Amino acid sequence: MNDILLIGGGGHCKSVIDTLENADEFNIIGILDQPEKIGSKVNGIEIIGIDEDLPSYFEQGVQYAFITIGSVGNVSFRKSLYEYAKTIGYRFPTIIDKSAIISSNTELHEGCFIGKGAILNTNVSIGINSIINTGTIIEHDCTIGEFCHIAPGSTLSGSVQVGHHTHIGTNSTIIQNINIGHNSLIGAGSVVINNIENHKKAYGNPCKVVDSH
Ligand SMILES: CC(=O)SCCNC(=O)CCNC(=O)[C@H](O)C(C)(C)COP(=O)(O)OP(=O)(O)OC[C@H]1O[C@@H](n2cnc3c(N)ncnc32)[C@H](O)[C@@H]1OP(=O)(O)O
Repeated sequence: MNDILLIGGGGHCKSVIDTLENADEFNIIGILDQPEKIGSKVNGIEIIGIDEDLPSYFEQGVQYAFITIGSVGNVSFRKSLYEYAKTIGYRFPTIIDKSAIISSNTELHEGCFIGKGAILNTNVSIGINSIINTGTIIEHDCTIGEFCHIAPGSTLSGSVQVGHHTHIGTNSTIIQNINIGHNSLIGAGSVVINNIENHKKAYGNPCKVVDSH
């Protein structure tokens, strides 16, 4: 088994640990977080250092890392940590919970997390470092950009396009052929029936743009 380092010890980290521990693919050597948290544990896994320790663990032979910080609408921290770790040379696996159902011709890019019970139908593409959270349904021919978070229980109907860095709130429903832009935030429980442009905050049923984001 390859060693892996987790970056960020919050709630999302617990989900990733649970999935990894049920998979027997990686040996989690520890978590990096804030200095004051060193020595404490997340789901039994110790916080062993801070982000600045990434080069030293790489020199010690750890090749794999995973960003375990969640996000609701602001991915800049997740993204900067990913880019920093990539510069050092870390590799980012795709982590898929064993309960997820994924079509064989789905394209998953590095660093994605596919949570419990998610269903990804045929011809789906998920960009790097995106989170497809618990119980989400991504229907045929959908494309999800980089660093997105499709929050638990959402349903994306056929041929939906989601731009980079966009958050789809918990339990949202998006009808077929909708385009949602980059850096947008869709509130929880939204029913999206019209395209949403880049950099918009939108929510409700029907989902309406309420602000820039
Ligand atoms: C495993 C996990 O936990 S992953 C985490 C997943 N979490 C999510 O997806 C949460 C997504 N976040 C939301 O839906 C939030 O409510 C946000 C981001 C839309 C809030 O946006 P804000 O602009 O900060 O809204 P704020 O809380 O100030 O509320 C403003 C108004 O919008 C309403 N509102 C807020 N969110 C929603 C929503 N999702 N749907 C409908 N109305 C909403 C509020 O009721 C309020 O109405 P009022 O002015 O009549 O009182």
